[in-house]
Amino acid sequence: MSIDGTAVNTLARVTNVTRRFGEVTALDDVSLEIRSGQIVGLLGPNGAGKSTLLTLLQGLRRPTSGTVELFGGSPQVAANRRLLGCTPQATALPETLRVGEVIDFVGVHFADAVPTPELAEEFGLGDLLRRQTGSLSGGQKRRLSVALAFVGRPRLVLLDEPTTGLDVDARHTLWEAIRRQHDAGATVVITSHYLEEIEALADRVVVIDHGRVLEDDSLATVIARVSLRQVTLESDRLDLIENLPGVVRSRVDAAGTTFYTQDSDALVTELVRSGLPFANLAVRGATLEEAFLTLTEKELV
Ligand SMILES: Nc1ncnc2c1ncn2[C@@H]1O[C@H](COP(=O)(O)OP(=O)(O)OP(=O)(O)O)[C@@H](O)[C@H]1O
Repeated sequence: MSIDGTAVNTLARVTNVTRRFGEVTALDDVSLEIRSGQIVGLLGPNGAGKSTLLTLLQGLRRPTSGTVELFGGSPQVAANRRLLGCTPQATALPETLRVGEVIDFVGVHFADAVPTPELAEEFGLGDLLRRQTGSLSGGQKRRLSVALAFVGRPRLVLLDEPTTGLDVDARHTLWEAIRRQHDAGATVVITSHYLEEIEALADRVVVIDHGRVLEDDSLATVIARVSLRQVTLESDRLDLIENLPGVVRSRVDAAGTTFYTQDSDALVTELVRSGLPFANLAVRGATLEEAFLTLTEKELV
């Protein structure tokens, strides 16, 4: 199998991987494949094992048991990491170097690096090339860190919480850049605490909790599988509506009170049959956030 060949469809493969840190089992018998062309969203609560999985794929750590393959070989062999780009969770940039110098410095390690002005423009850093990185805002530093993952025209990019701490505009700018890089051929694995980020970017979702893969499917399938529907309404007898059969959970916000249920038709039928007063009824499907809660709340799985 050639690491350059377009015939290689599986870019990375994790097989029955367990990784322990002393008493803690960070990954517990995890198996998954990263195939060319995807944007894979890795979702899970704090401490679920997402970063550990990325460090194994980067060859920074070895599994306690099981195997990790990158481009058909070991991620610990430098040649196999040539087509891998990464942005770690923490941004660490040499404070006195200018933005352009940092991009140049990383670029010289690659035979066909993206020219510095082109990369800077792509990530909205064009006007900052002569600025020392120490003077950049948090959002600008984050954009630079993500940009650096793409310098070497990688086939696979691992982004660990790339937009944490960014405001909405900065996040959207980065999403657009990541999407363009994906359209240009990069396969992307992204971890995030922002469910809307995974929903906006990913076509495949892997949900991890306590080191185990709970779900691994297309975004639409993961949402459909838990298929919670939302029934939003106003009423002065919410206490009684809450107890109708089929209500899984409720939430109150400006739009009214929302009841979550597997079967909204049955709940609305029950509601009408009960004769309880209600107004402004609206029914809609689950968002990824609700799907995720359902998957990680054990009593609901
Ligand atoms: N170097 C380490 N030494 C000891 N325990 C570790 C180490 N790295 C990770 N762990 C533990 O392994 C588990 C998984 O951690 P990991 O960082 O992979 O989770 P995560 O899903 O990336 O979390 P977060 O979303 O908070 O970044 C946690 O219990 C964590 O405390």
